[in-house]
Amino acid sequence: MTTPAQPSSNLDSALAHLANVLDQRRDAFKAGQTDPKTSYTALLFSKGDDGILKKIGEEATETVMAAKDSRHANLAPEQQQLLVGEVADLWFHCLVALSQFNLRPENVIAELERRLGTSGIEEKAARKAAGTE
Ligand SMILES: N=c1c2ncn([C@@H]3O[C@H](COP(=O)(O)OP(=O)(O)OP(=O)(O)O)[C@@H](O)[C@H]3O)c2ncn1[C@@H]1O[C@H](COP(=O)(O)O)[C@@H](O)[C@H]1O
Repeated sequence: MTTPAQPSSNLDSALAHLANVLDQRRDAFKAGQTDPKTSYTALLFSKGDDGILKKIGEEATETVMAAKDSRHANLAPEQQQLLVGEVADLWFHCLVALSQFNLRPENVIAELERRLGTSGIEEKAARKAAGTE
């Protein structure tokens, strides 16, 4: 990337702001007040669960391919920027899915915060011991 990303102090609020827009689009679509011809998110909501979830699969695959391209290009700035764009598409479609299922990014952030300090190795071992794996 040409300019290194700075640590963001407003990551939560950026995600919350976008989620508010998506929830508004979802509700307006349900009320017949948003046209899928003029709103991409309304178009996604019009496709329902399957259409939204299919896009997550596509964007995840595109992210993997962009990451591989970036590695092959020795993390060249233009490839890094393409990877960032794909991850943004993936995050955006995940946020649409959260809205579709009446969830919020705050739920995901709370779960990540709950996990802070717990090693994934330790957590997996605990699940095995409890027989829940
Ligand atoms: N952040 C985004 C955002 N990120 C990605 N996208 C769209 O997601 C799509 C990405 O899918 P693809 O790469 O597959 O693009 P595509 O080729 O057009 O799609 P396919 O034909 O392959 O299905 C593109 O159409 C992008 O424009 C987004 N669309 C909207 N937003 C946000 O959502 C808000 C509301 O959007 P509208 O509802 O469209 O007004 C906007 O103001 C933005 O803040």
